[in-house]
Amino acid sequence: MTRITVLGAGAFGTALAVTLARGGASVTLWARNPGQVAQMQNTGENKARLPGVKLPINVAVTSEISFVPADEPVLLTLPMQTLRGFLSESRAQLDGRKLVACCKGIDLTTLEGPASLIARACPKAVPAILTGPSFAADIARGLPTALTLACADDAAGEELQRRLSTPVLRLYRSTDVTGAELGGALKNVIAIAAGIVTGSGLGDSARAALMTRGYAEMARMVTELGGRPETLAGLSGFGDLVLTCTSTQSRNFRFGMALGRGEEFDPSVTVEGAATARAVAALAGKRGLDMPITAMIAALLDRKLTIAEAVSALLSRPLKQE
Ligand SMILES: NC(=O)C1=CN([C@@H]2O[C@H](COP(=O)(O)OP(=O)(O)OC[C@H]3O[C@@H](n4cnc5c(N)ncnc54)[C@H](O)[C@@H]3O)[C@@H](O)[C@H]2O)C=CC1
Ligand SMILES: O=C(CO)COP(=O)(O)O
Repeated sequence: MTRITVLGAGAFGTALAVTLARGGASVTLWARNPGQVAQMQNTGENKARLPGVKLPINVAVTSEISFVPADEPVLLTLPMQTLRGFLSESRAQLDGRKLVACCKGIDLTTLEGPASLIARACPKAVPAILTGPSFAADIARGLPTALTLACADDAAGEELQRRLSTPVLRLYRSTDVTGAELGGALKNVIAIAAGIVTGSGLGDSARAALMTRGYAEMARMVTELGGRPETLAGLSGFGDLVLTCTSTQSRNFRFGMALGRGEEFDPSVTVEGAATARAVAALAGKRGLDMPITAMIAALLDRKLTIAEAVSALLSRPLKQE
């Protein structure tokens, strides 16, 4: 039987633990907060992040990362901006393992994605990325989902693909870790922008234009960093961009809608695209890349311009070839 460790008991970690356990794996789900662990053990449910979903009996919840089996998959389901600190604290338990990052974003301090953070903190680990269009609530309901599993070592990737696929969770394999992780990170920024367009009442046509031009600037960054454009055309890029820019289930999209309407947004909700917009704008600046939508979102979040000014700046750029 496959034994899977899931580190991070937010909505996504809990949903993956549930679906993998339903698929027959023995799952250990770790949360840092002993109070949350006790609540989950007592109620058989993660009431804080995934209410209404029962944890199967083959999910063991713990606040101790003691023994992590060497050959079994370890999923990292923490928010992106906490990953670097977590890896450095836990390297003794994690080095040498198959570490599958499920978080979407770019680290604000190092301007790196999850695979590079893993490689630096745990040099003997096999880094992999699990990403693509998937809301935790959909996965937890057992709805069909298809994701990308990217690992530079294709043999290790194939084994991970086999162990992490279930009858309703279909994984496609790739060796393009850079392309896969960038798709998941960059689409969140464009989803905030799409939410702003919707919340400000700019219309569906404007949103489609924004998604398309957003995709063009995502492709520029992927190519610059050595990822493959065809990866971006798959689940991890195009697939997740479409999902996140068109569904109010997306927190990034809802955050953008609130901005567009001039409403407050609950600061305790995880919105990965906000930090990632700033990180990507900094990276694009360093590399001399033209990423106007990302730059506008970063400037808006830092209150350097208004939505009206951002729209006007985007529309008044020099006319160019598509
Ligand atoms: N929720 C979803 O539908 C999906 C989420 N993801 C990605 O999964 C990652 C996690 O997101 P969610 O589970 O939705 O977040 P969440 O907001 O539901 O939960 C985050 C969890 O991380 C915990 N946490 C925060 N800082 C921590 C630290 N330093 N150490 C340990 N635990 C810490 C929190 O206590 C909380 O339980 C994000 O990168 C997100 O983009 C990916 C696909 C779908
Ligand atoms: O990444 C996701 C869907 O694939 C989840 O999107 P949000 O983080 O915007 O809710």
